[in-house]
Amino acid sequence: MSDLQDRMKQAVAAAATEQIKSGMVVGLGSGSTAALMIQALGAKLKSGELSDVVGVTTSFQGEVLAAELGIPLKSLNAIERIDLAIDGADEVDPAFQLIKGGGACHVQEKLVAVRAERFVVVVDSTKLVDTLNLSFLLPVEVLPGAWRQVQAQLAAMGGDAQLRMAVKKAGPVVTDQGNLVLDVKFAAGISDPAELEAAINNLPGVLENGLFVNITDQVLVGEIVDGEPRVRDLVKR
Ligand SMILES: O=C[C@H](O)[C@H](O)[C@H](O)COP(=O)(O)O
Repeated sequence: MSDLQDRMKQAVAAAATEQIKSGMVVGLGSGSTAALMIQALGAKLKSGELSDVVGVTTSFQGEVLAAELGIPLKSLNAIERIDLAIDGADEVDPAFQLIKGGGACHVQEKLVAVRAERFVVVVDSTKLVDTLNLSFLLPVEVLPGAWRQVQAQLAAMGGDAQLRMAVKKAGPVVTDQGNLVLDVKFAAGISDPAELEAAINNLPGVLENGLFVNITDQVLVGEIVDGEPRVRDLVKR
């Protein structure tokens, strides 16, 4: 990550953390931007600026980080509500539709996002796009025994799907749920995210895909203006 991108992420994570109030149940997203938000929350709880906040994590990554910072955690099954969820994204279009799952965490992230009273997305300006999937591949979590079948069915829908391979391990990326990930490219991009989200999730063997449609309430964008980080509250179109 470049220093500039890091500064944009820091700024937007700090701005989102301002929305967390004492007593809230907060969905804690995954990825590098959400991790900065979790760190900022941990610091506020440690200093006493916030109290009685309960976190609901969306990945093994978030669970380990929150535990290290002493943030009290509960599972989805143990809470009555989520007041606010804050998470990063890989692409954001003008209608606030998203691609997520670059870190293979989109299954738990979507569960938490749809449950939250308010879902706030934190991104740096490199994530804003006009059309989804022209530059970032769409992640689809599949049962290990079904990946070739789903790959063929996605091909029939016009998607080029490749099994995501691990970097420091021989073999595929295995998700927190023990499944595999197909990264899919539709040559013309995604023109109807709602239709595609439902069509992919309707394929047997698919657990969830990374399209987040009509879930997002607010997008905070970190950008650099005159050499300084600034946060923009994106206007939905
Ligand atoms: O699976 C990962 C998540 O969807 C992340 O929120 C997403 O990939 C963005 O991550 P980052 O903030 O590191 O770019």
